[in-house]
Amino acid sequence: MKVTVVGAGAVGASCAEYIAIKDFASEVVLLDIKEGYAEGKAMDLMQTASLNGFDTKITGSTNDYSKTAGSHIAVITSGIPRKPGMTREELIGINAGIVKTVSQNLLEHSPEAIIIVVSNPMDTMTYLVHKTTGLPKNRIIGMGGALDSARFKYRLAEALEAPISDVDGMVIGGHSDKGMVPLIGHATRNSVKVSEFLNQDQMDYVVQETKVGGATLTGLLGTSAWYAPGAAVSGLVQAIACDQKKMFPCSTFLEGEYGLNDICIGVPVILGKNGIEKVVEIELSEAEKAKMQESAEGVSKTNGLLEL
Ligand SMILES: NC(=O)C1=CN([C@@H]2O[C@H](COP(=O)(O)OP(=O)(O)OC[C@H]3O[C@@H](n4cnc5c(N)ncnc54)[C@H](O)[C@@H]3O)[C@@H](O)[C@H]2O)C=CC1
Ligand SMILES: O=C([O-])CC(=O)C(=O)O
Repeated sequence: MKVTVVGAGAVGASCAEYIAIKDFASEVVLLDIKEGYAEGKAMDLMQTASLNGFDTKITGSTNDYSKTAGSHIAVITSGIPRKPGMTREELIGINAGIVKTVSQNLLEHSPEAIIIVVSNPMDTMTYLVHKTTGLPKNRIIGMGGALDSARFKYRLAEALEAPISDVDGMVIGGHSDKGMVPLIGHATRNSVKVSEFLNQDQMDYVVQETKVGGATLTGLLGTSAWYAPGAAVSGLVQAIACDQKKMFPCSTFLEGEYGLNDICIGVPVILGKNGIEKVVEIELSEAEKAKMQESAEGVSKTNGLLEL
């Protein structure tokens, strides 16, 4: 199983590291436009192999896509991250051009690849790949909800004063500060709804902190986060590579599901060897449906800025 990760920056390198540590892929190719950068990251990561006990071979390439040929899965993390005070949507101007070119280059050498889009604004970049590559929709996956759900569980565990392994929860909707829809009404601690343990103020706090999770970290770090994003991507890659049929919220092209059309937005999907094998339609409350609709309007507005 060969995996390419385009962009050897913070998220790309973290993602390559987690994939290698989980030791399910035979090869990871890191590719970056910056001369020598991907080769350097790959060499540094390979020097952790004997320490961390993995056999995955990691190589680097400076913009030479022939090295990525025959990849089963390709992850796009190339592009600029936001700085404190910015929204993800503000990155569209530079990142759209990068994501379009990178996806075309990838497919030229790996026509069968499943593409995972990470670059922001992620739902719109996923839609861009959908509109410009002509790939079937099961092979284009946007990563956002897996990360947002991990942050939701972190905040839930904090509020519940419980270990994270006790809690479960999911975030759907757009991967944006305003558009995320943390499904607090469905969140549980050992199958018991969290509303049994938390009052409304506590639940509102968890929801709000989850939605601005990326912005909070950007404020602290001066650039956006990478450990949890990298781990979230590695989870999606593993589900596909190992045909796990796991459920994650991912951005996918919708054709009527959740009452939405012509949009890529986060909904629960089943990931297996064919990429997105199923969109799972769960029952939402009227309030959740309204939030999902509002989120979709935000994503569509950003999509409208694309030059397609
Ligand atoms: N969907 C999500 O949940 C998340 C998305 N992101 C997004 O991921 C992207 C990357 O973030 P970081 O890794 O922190 O940024 P970074 O700046 O550390 O790394 C980006 C890398 O992309 C490379 N690059 C730029 N243009 C390229 C091209 N045409 N071909 C190949 N490589 C190219 C740069 O040289 C750089 O090394 C950003 O857009 C960020 O907003 C970040 C975290 C989570
Ligand atoms: O916050 C950002 O800009 C990066 C990102 O998408 C995240 O960490 O959720």
